[in-house]
Amino acid sequence: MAVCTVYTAHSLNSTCSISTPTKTHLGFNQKHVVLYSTNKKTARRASSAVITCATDTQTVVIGLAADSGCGKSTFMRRLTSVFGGAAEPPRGGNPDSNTLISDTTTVICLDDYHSLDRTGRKENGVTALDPRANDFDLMYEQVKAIKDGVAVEKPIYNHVTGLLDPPELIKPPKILVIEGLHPMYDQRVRDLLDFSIYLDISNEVKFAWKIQRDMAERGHSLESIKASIEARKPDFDAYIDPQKQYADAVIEVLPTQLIQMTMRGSSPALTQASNSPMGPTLTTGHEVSVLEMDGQFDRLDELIYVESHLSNISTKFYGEVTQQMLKHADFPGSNNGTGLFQTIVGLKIRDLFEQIVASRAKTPLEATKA
Ligand SMILES: Nc1ncnc2c1ncn2[C@@H]1O[C@H](COP(=O)(O)OP(=O)(O)OP(=O)(O)O)[C@@H](O)[C@H]1O
Ligand SMILES: O=C(CO)[C@H](O)[C@H](O)COP(=O)(O)O
Repeated sequence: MAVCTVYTAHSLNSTCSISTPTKTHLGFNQKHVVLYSTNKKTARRASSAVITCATDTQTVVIGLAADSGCGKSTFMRRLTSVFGGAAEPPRGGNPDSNTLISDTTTVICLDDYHSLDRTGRKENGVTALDPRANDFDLMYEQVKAIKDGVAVEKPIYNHVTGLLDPPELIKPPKILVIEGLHPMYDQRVRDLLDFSIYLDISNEVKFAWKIQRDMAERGHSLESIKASIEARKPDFDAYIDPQKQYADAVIEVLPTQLIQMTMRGSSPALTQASNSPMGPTLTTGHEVSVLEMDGQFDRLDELIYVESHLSNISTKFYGEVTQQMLKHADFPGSNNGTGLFQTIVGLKIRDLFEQIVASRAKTPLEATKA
């Protein structure tokens, strides 16, 4: 079992309070909403994009950062499900595409912006985590174009061959998720994000998850997994981990019996949390509020008891969190806080998306000025 923590940035003015047997209140406010670009060059490109734009407004862009094997795919499946669909690779496209598309969301993997293929990295003695192995200019241009409603031809990094494949067409979705190693590394890309998440998985937990997957599914030896984690560590510490300072939500998983959820944004009510008899406890830090959950759910349907003690979790009906968790009982982390907090963050992203759409609908004239 692992400690799981969720932080939300103080810039969101988050609130979190608990005074069990009353309710835990989880609040996220949107960071910023860009209605339209005032940049004339971009505006021209955007005007030709009206045809390809999947929504009547700008694409909402979500960033999900984590090291390899830290649960990004699992989180993405939960998030897509919250929007009511299942994500699939592009139809008729490259079978090794890393992209996943559903009715509402398109998830692109930032590995596709590797500028050096596997051989190139080896020859240059750099890892994929090193910014020099990635094309941030192209990443920025393409994410910006999609956000402005313009379809792009995005490269594909083929994890099977280790080569860069011919590009694939990405049309602007309602929600674009950019997931991978560096969604918050480059300030230009970071500034395009409407919401960002960092999956902060401790080395011990990462190791356990990777062993189970890479030995069982990918035929790697224990020694090679250990060696790979060790070899990546300096670059992970230098380039990946620092991104959590920019994240609106951080889900932290530590190797103890405790599951923990932390939210940035201080709230006096948090101090009452330690009285909670139901397991979750809250502590406060510097502009950080923390919700912790201990142990695992032996019976998933009993999660409704925990859910009944939470408020403002952006559900559309009573029991929605429990329903989502039951729906995906086979996903990793479904019997502990990792799955629970991923689901709650997914619901918050849906809420944010609906807020953004509603705020744009109120100002249609302004939105078309660009
Ligand atoms: N909450 C969890 N609890 C236990 N195991 C988990 C959890 N989340 C993910 N895992 C395990 O960790 C491994 C990696 O998960 P996943 O494929 O979702 O990560 P990823 O970040 O998308 O990986 P990659 O970038 O390497 O494709 C899988 O074997 C999965 O079963
Ligand atoms: O960190 C990674 C993905 O998040 C990979 O290591 C990186 O993309 C290189 O891929 P491969 O090992 O298949 O060449």
